[in-house]
Amino acid sequence: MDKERTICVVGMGYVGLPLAVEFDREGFDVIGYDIDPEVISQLESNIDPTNELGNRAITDSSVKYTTDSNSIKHADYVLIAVPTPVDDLKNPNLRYVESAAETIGQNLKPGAIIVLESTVYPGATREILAPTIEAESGLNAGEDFYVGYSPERMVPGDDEHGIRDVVKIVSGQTDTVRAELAELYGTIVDAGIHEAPEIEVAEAAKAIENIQRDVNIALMNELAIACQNIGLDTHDVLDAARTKWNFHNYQPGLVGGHCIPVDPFFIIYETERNGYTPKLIEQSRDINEYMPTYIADLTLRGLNDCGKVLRDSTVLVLGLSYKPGVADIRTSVVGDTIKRLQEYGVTVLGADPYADEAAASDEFGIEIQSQPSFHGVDAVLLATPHQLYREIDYAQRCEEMTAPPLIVDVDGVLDRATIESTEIEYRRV
Ligand SMILES: NC(=O)C1=CN([C@@H]2O[C@H](COP(=O)(O)OP(=O)(O)OC[C@H]3O[C@@H](n4cnc5c(N)ncnc54)[C@H](O)[C@@H]3O)[C@@H](O)[C@H]2O)C=CC1
Ligand SMILES: CC(=O)N[C@@H]1[C@@H](OP(=O)(O)OP(=O)(O)OC[C@H]2O[C@@H](n3ccc(=O)[nH]c3=O)[C@H](O)[C@@H]2O)O[C@H](C(=O)O)[C@@H](O)[C@@H]1O
Repeated sequence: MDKERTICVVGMGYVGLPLAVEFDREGFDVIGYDIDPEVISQLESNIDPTNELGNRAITDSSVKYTTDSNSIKHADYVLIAVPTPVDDLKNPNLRYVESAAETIGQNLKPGAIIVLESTVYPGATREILAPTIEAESGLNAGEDFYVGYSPERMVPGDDEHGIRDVVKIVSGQTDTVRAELAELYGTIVDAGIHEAPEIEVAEAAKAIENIQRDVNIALMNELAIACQNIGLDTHDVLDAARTKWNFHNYQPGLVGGHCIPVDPFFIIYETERNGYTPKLIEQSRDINEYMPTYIADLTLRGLNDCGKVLRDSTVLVLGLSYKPGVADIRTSVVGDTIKRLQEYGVTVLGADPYADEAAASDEFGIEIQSQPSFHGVDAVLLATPHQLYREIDYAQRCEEMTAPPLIVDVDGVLDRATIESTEIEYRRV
C-alpha cells in the first residue's frame, strides 16, 4: 500500500479521530476535517475532545486538523464518520451524511475513493452518498470516483476492543475498490479484514450486530420484569441460569448510547419500505425503552415502602453517562428516569466522575455534585455503576441519609448481603 497517499477523515468524533490518528501512525498523510471550529480548535491545541485517546495521542500525531473543506481536494481516500441519528419518528436522519457528501462533491479529487463509516440503513451509500457527490461534482460514481462502506465496530470505554482489535468489514462499488480498501484498512487493523460481497451486506451487518445485542438485552429486561412480577430476585435466577455453558451473558438495565438504541430503526426502516415489519426487533426496542420508567417506578415504590412522602423526597442519581467507564451522556436514557421521578415531585440530584458537570446539568436539568453527598438524601439510585461508585462503603455512607435509607442498584452490582445486614432498604432490577 502506497503510504504516500493522502487520507481525509471527515468528522473528528469518537470514530473519526481514532481513525485519523491510527492512519497517521502508519505514515499516511492524514487530514482531519470537521465543521465544528471548537473541535478543531481543541485538537490544534493538542486536546482530545472525546477523552478516549487522551491528549498525548493528539500531541504525538501529525494529523492536519482543519475546518477548511478545500483540504479534501488533496485526498485519495475520504473516510466519513459523521453522526447518523434517527428523528423523532425514529426514521433515519442522514442530513449529516448528505451535508458531508455535498462538501466532498465540491472538493473531490478525481479517482478518489469515498468510504462511509457511519452506521446507516442498507442501501444508504448507493442511494444517498453516491448521488449527492455526483450532483455536486458533476462526476460519475464508479467511473470518476468510487464509493465503499466500512463500519466502525470499536467498543467505547473498552481498551481491549479498539480500532486495531476488531475485524474490519470492508465493501466497495467494485471488486477492485473492495480489494484496495481491504489493503488500506489492513494497515491499521491487526484483527483482520472481512471483505463483504456487496456494500449493502456491510451496511446491514453493522446494524444487525447491534440489533442482536439490543434484542438479547431486551430479553433480560423482560425476564427482570417477570421475576419482579412473580416475586423472584432476577440476579439470583440469572446466576443460576448462567451455570449452563451456553447461557448468553447479558444483564438487564438501562440501554443507552447512540447506537444500540438507534441502529434497530435502520433495519426497521428499510424492511418496512419493502413491506415487512420486523416485530421482534420492534418489541425489543419497546421493552428497552420502557426500562427508564420501570426503574423510576421501582424507586418510587421503594420510597413509599420507606414511608417517605414523594414530594418531600430527594434522590441522588449516581452515574449519568450511558455506561460505566465512559463520559458520553449524549443519549443516556437515565434522563427519562429523572423526568419521571420529577413528575412525582421528587427532587433529583446527580453525580458522575466522567461526565462534564455543566454539560450534565444542561442535559438533565438537575443539580450536579462533583463529590456526591448523601446528607439529607432519601434514596441513592446507582444508575451507571462506574468503578468509583462500586467502591463506596454504602453501609457507612447511608448513615448520612434520611432514615430509612433506600438504595436502588440498577445493575445489581453491590453485595446484597452486606447491604441487607444494615437498615438500608435495597432494591435491584
Ligand atoms: N461512538 C462510537 O463508539 C461509535 C459510533 N459509530 C457510528 O459512527 C458515526 C459517527 O459517530 P461518532 O464518531 O460517535 O459521532 P460524534 O458526534 O462523536 O462525531 C461526529 C463529528 O462529525 C462532525 N460533523 C458533523 N457533520 C459534519 C460534516 N458535514 N462535515 C464534517 N464533520 C461533520 C461533528 O462536528 C462531530 O465532531 C455514527 O454513525 C455512529 O453511529 C459506530 C461505532 C462506534
Ligand atoms: C454489538 C456491540 O457490541 N456493539 C458495541 C456497541 O457499543 P456500545 O457502547 O454502544 O454498547 P454496549 O456496551 O452494549 O452498551 C449499550 C447499552 O446497553 C447497556 N447494556 C449492555 C449490555 C448488557 O448486557 N446490558 C445492558 O444494559 C449498557 O449499559 C449501555 O447503556 O455499539 C457500538 C456502536 O455501534 O457504536 C459498537 O461499535 C460496539 O461494538
